[in-house]
Amino acid sequence: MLRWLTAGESHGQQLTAVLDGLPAGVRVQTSDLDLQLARRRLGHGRGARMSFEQDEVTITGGVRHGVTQGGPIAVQVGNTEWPKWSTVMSADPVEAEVLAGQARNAPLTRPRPGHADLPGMQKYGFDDARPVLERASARETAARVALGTVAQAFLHQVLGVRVVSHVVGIGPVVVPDGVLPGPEDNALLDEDPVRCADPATSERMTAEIDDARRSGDTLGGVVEVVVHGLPPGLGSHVHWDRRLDSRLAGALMGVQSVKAVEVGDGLETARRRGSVAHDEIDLADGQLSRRTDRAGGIEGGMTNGEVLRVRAAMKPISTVPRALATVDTATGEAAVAINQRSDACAVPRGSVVMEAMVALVLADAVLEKFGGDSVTETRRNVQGYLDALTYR
Ligand SMILES: Cc1cc2nc3c(=O)[nH]c(=O)nc-3n(C[C@H](O)[C@H](O)[C@H](O)COP(=O)(O)O)c2cc1C
Ligand SMILES: C=C(O[C@@H]1CC(C(=O)O)=C[C@@H](OP(=O)(O)O)[C@H]1O)C(=O)O
Repeated sequence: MLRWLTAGESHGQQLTAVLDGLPAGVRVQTSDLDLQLARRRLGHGRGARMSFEQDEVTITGGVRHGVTQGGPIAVQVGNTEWPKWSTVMSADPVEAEVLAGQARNAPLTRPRPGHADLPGMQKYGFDDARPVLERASARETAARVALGTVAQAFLHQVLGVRVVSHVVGIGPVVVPDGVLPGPEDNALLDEDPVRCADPATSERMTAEIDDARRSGDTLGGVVEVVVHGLPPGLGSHVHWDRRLDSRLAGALMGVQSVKAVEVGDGLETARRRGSVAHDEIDLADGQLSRRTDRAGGIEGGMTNGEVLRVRAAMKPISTVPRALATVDTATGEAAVAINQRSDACAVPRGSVVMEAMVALVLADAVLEKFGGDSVTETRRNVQGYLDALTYR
């Protein structure tokens, strides 16, 4: 079983992440994590903080000389902004007079509609949104991407699996049907300002973000994660929480701002008749194939050997410059919501986070099916299973 956990605040000293249960022998090094974390900072619509803050990655456990050792893998992602926040976010008590001199410590009492501020203040009994937004912040997704990099390395080295993500919608602008990037498109997608695989749509998405920003507004959108090279039989039909679709949906819904998840053609499938909703099966030369991939590679909660496709819809950023109506919780009076700086659209960045979440779920499903304490053993188990499959 793969277990993972993150800790740390948006303006804290660092994020800490631990991944437990991965076999020994996965080749991964700091530069791999750096690369993925840099991808998470890309994208038109990102906020100012993305340009001046760096992610300082250190692998502090579980990896030796570029190879996992079988123990928990520990990673820290330092916030280079920390010196400015070390008093306000200090773990240890700070003199009241020292804190009083810190403008950054002023209580945030105008909760943003759509952010975690108000329900978090109510739930945890805070009269300041600071402690809520510090942990609710998607800064934490840097830690997930770090762990997702390790999971992707495992999937690739054991099964040759490749994970790709692309943006299929920003606000009302959506890609035409049938756009499906392959692993070879990853570099081009990284270069595109909105991670869109269709150049004409990319231009319209970029213009839409500019337009929203100009009018003091924000945007959400939809990303699709596409996984090539999965064998049939990951996940299971036998119980709700063993279904792969259920696990993917939970993981993606667990990303800040995600409001809907779709597997394959999901919503469109519900509008189709059965005769045109499913993926008909052919057999030629002992090889199974499907005429379509409407199911997105999952049937009965299991992979079916086709390309896996899963989408996540992100709501617009809730720190809206054209500030939204709220109530000042200190005075009970009508006010406008907190709005300092923010991403205008985080969908291209979110796309890289979704890759990480999908990779973590799939790595767990691979270990559940094939086990193994070393990559060699997992590979041997995979090969034994593939050799025994009735049809490939
Ligand atoms: C990659 C990424 C970046 C985000 N950047 C911001 C941001 O700059 N400002 C903001 O208000 N919300 C941002 N969000 C969304 C908030 O984190 C999210 O709305 C908040 O945690 C409340 O959770 P909920 O949207 O799931 O209800 C971002 C989300 C993601 C995935
Ligand atoms: C710092 C990151 O994302 C942050 C996520 C975030 C939010 O509310 O989720 C709000 C913004 O932070 P701030 O309010 O300090 O400008 C983003 O920059 C990051 O992704 O590394």
